Amino acid sequence: MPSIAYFGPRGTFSEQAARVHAGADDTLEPMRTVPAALAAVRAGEADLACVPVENSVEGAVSATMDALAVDEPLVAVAEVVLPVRFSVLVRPNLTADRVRTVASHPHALAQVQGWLAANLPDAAQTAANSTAAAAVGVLDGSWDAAVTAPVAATHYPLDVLATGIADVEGAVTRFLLLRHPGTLPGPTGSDRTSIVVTAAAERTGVLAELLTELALRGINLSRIESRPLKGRLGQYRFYLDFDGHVHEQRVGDALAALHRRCQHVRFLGSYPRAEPSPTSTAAAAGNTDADYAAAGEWLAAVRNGTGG
Ligand SMILES: O=C(O)C(=O)C[C@]1(C(=O)O)C=C[C@@H](O)C=C1
Repeated sequence: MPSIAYFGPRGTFSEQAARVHAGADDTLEPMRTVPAALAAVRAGEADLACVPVENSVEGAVSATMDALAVDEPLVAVAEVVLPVRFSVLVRPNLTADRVRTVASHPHALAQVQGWLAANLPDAAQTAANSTAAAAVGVLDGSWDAAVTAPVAATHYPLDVLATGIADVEGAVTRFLLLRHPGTLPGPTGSDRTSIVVTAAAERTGVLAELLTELALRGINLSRIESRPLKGRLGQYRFYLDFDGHVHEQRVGDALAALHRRCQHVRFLGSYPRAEPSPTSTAAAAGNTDADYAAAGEWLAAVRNGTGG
């Protein structure tokens, strides 16, 4: 009966994502922040953490990116992609013309700027810890309105001023489910591998070198992000997501090459993609596991003098 710590409180999109993954017997624990959800797994208080990693409108969730790169490593075992449309919740009987303040997670506010400009143009906007934390803030009188996941209306006694809001039709957020490193989920033929690397900032062309290691092996890069190392300008971590599973020869070979070229590589998991890759994920001729095995046998024969 695993427990899943999610970015809470109750009623966030992260909770919805956790429920997509959870079995009937799993227990769900809301945590106040993304680092707190990851810390619960590191401390052995939860088996899995469910946290947002990127949104199709606003991009990376930097709190998640930063927290995944430090402390004890965790690995993703699954991803969930959720469509995001929002509700606006207000204190009971509050009409739109009396809403002076509206709060939400910065990602959520960014996705409804058009709607707010048209419908609550005079409301001051405030960043809350999460969409559901904004609903709690409305309940305790901190704000008049909250931009939330629709499900938050079932958790908190607030009125729904509007629902189904999204400036960008089809917007989605991707969530990761992470746990302690252990047996990895097996390859499915449609997997994603995630890593964080730091490379020598003073070496010209180092990023191109790293990406070439993937391209040469026919590995499709699906995402690249950078986050500052924080101490001084010009030093970054790079987050790479690419198609394939570490158990595939070409992916293992590319990871080993990155390890040779980088100061540090952190493996963040190989897990099934929630949506199919836009490119073919099958290894082309020259990069299949069989090609790697044949090349290894040939090399061994050359080295031991039995072939060539
Ligand atoms: O606050 C929540 O409900 C979350 O799960 C976080 C989060 C995010 O970080 O992107 C998730 C989806 C929405 O795009 C807005 C907020």
